[in-house]
Amino acid sequence: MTFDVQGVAIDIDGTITYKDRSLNCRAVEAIRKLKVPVVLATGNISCYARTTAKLIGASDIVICENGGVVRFEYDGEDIVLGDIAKCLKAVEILGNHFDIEILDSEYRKSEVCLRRNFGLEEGKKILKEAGLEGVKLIDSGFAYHITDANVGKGKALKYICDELGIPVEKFVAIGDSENDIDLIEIAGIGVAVANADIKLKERADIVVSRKNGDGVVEAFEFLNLI
Ligand SMILES: O=C(O)COP(=O)(O)O
Ligand SMILES: [Mg+2]
Repeated sequence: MTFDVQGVAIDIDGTITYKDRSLNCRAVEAIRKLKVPVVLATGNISCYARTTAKLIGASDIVICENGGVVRFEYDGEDIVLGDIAKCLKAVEILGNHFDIEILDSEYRKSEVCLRRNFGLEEGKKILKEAGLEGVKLIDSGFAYHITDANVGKGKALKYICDELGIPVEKFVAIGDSENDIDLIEIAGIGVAVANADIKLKERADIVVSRKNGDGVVEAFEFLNLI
């Protein structure tokens, strides 16, 4: 397949990592062969995304906290796009119903991350019934995230593309979970790896046959990027 690809946005957990979050080294080698910028797009925090990008040889431009934070330079500043106040209100409500566990709160600037120890659908229902609007409760497959509804990995990619002067349709995006839906939708070509959530596969342009990082390599080969 030939397509004028000018950038690749890739999710981290479940896409270039396995279920235990260890890296697939074949995906890393393939990323290093790419001739276009690679933007990591994760639900994780800025320092984690930046370090991962540096170690694997991706660009310094990262999307973190599910699009609530973007960063252009390793030594630059985090740009906060999401409103954490709304998310904290949602956490308070959920805390009245479940024994919630907040993860890495000292580092999060735009959203709240929770352990996956309660029913997601039940949580969504509670927030809806409480009339709390403007936040979304999403499952990355690794953690739950309460994120400002105005942000997303896809919107963050558009923000980055506008800054760089690259049309977002020239990006290929690859992911595995619900938190990658708007990312693969906004990119010109959206790819779901074989282990991806069904909701993501339904919206993908391409569903590769291999899982995790091997699926990333398969997508690069299919798109003639390596
Ligand atoms: O932080 C998480 O929950 C996992 O994030 P990712 O799959 O978006 O990289
Ligand atoms: Mg993921």
